[in-house]
Amino acid sequence: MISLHGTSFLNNAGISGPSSLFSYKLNKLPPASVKATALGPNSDRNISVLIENNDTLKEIRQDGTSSAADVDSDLTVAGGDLEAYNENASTEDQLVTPWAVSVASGYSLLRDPHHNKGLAFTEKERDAHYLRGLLPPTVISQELQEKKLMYSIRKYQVPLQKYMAMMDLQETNERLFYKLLIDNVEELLPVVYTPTVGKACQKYGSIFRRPQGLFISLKEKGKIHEILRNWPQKNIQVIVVTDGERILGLGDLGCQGMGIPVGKLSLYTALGGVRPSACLPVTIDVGTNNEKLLKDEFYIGLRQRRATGQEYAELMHEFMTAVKQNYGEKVLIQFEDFANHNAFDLLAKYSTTHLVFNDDIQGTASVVLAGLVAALKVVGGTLADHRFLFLGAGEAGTGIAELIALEISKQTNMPLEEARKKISLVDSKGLIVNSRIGSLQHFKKPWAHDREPVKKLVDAVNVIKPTVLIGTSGVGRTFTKEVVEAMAALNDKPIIFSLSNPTSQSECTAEEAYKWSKGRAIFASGSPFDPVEYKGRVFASGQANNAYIFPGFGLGLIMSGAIRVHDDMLLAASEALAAQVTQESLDKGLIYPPFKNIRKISAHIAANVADKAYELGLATHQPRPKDLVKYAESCMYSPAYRSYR
Ligand SMILES: NC(=O)C1=CN([C@@H]2O[C@H](COP(=O)(O)OP(=O)(O)OC[C@H]3O[C@@H](n4cnc5c(N)ncnc54)[C@H](OP(=O)(O)O)[C@@H]3O)[C@@H](O)[C@H]2O)C=CC1
Ligand SMILES: CC(=O)C(=O)O
Ligand SMILES: [Mg+2]
Repeated sequence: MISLHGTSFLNNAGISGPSSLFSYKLNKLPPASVKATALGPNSDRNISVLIENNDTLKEIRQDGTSSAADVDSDLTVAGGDLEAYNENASTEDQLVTPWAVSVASGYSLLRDPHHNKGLAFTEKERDAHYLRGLLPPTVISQELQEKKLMYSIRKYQVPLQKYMAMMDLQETNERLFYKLLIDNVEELLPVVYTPTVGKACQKYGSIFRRPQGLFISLKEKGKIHEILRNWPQKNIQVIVVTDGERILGLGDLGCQGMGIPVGKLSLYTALGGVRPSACLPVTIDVGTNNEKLLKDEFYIGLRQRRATGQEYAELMHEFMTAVKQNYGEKVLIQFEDFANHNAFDLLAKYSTTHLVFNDDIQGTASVVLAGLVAALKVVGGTLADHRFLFLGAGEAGTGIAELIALEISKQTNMPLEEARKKISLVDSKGLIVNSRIGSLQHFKKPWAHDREPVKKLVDAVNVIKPTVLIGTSGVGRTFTKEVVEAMAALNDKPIIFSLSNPTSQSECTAEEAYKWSKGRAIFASGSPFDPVEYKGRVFASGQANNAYIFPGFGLGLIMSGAIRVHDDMLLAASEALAAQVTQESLDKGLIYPPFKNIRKISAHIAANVADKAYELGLATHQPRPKDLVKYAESCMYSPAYRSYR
């Protein structure tokens, strides 16, 4: 017997058995907590008592696969072992130790999401691992399991139900979860990612079952190094971290933003092939300024307004330092959905000491540049021949603008400052112009051109006469009929990106873009839209989402052992993605390749990124593999079940 700690304890509290192999569990626990005891094996009853003694865990169980009534009925059978442990209800205010039997087989194996195969355990495995009687007699293949699950997921009408079914699967049978996601990526991406993940974050407090990822709050200040050690996996390669302040275009969702790192890391595995055990989702909880959440009795985060200034910076610094101490120089830290007043500073501060990447600033830039390069094959001209107008001058907007300017400057040898003049941005106060320079945030200043102030987007369109219009405002329906018509009046084939997520925040819908431009727009959006029929023609639009980039980008960094991210790697990723767009796709108006080929696409992105890392002397994995695409493919995680001896 050993005592239950950390995630094993939580897995058990969620009605599951111990989560992992015995040897692994011994490795995970600090030596002092591994104790031998002659007590009886009826550990589940004991766990029930522990649940009763721990409010958080009680809630998990009540919300999870078992009900409060189950907990109570477990308690009514108290006696026997429970008496022996002295842990029954009459002693409930005494401290107890979370004892449980931890074995690699039988009931525990079925409840270990990393090793569970459900009905796919073979006859031999059922004999060897004490599974007889714990499963119905039939043995089925992983393919049949997949078919059955897809059938039941498709029956749900509400996307959030599909999301919850997928999360349940991830928590019970990880390989099957990834098999479904990889094989049905176009269908399930909108379920585990935008737009549904946005809804999930908004409702996280009430749909919360088992905690996923690592929550680091202000309460953990001074202890982050130890807290990272509570995470069961030691060989972490990618961390996606958020502080929940700008979740998609939905604003401050505080601690409930955890859905985003969890979702992004699922894509790291499904789309980029990074092992799930090497991925760590983290939410830094410094409070929330969302009044609704602060008043919500089911809110799961710190019930206080956001810490700022030194208090915020110190917690983040402790986290960044602890990550490097725990996982070394080569762990990739992806910043996700931070508000822009922190995002740019964090990226600048840590880009010289850590392997950091801001997905919203850099990943988005890379994906949009790729889409533009592909669109130019339809529209004609070089990047430098075009004029770009953005609605939204935050992380995504200025990040994209800067990468476009960098690429123009590289292609033409034009100074960067000159290239920037081809790009204009509108924020909530209107066009960014020189006369506003004194009050602009630092990341907007390079975009303050010598122009007259303009308040409305449609007026900016008419003044600037852009060939490309990009929405990164986080505000839905801001590309009005007037705006799209103005773009269509100026251009034979106006290029329009509505990047804001989720769907509710998209600057316009695909239908609006095609209808108002009379079928002439080249359109892509951050969240997916179904194909649209206009005047007897079907228009399919691309999904301009950083999900095309970050999984392959991260894989490229990992496989080359890169120690820093460089802008040229973003250009390399972009180039690889654009190269995957076929003439057949372009003919259909698609400026991105289909997601069903994403693993191949990610391998090409990874190879280009790794190649750049070697070229720049930033790669530590030596010698450089000869064929980087093949190497990337060979590194990718497969969700097929492993055979157990
Ligand atoms: N498709 C993709 O891959 C990605 C999409 N996004 C989406 O982009 C959106 C913005 O993200 P991000 O750049 O990080 O957010 P930021 O908060 O950094 O930037 C938002 C910008 O929009 C401006 N804005 C807000 N309301 C209006 C309005 N009514 N009219 C004009 N401008 C307005 C803000 O102006 P001000 O500065 O004056 O406040 C700010 O400049 C989100 O919806 C996000 O989901 C983000 C990353 C990737
Ligand atoms: C896609 C993404 O990263 C966002 O909307 O924030
Ligand atoms: Mg994001």
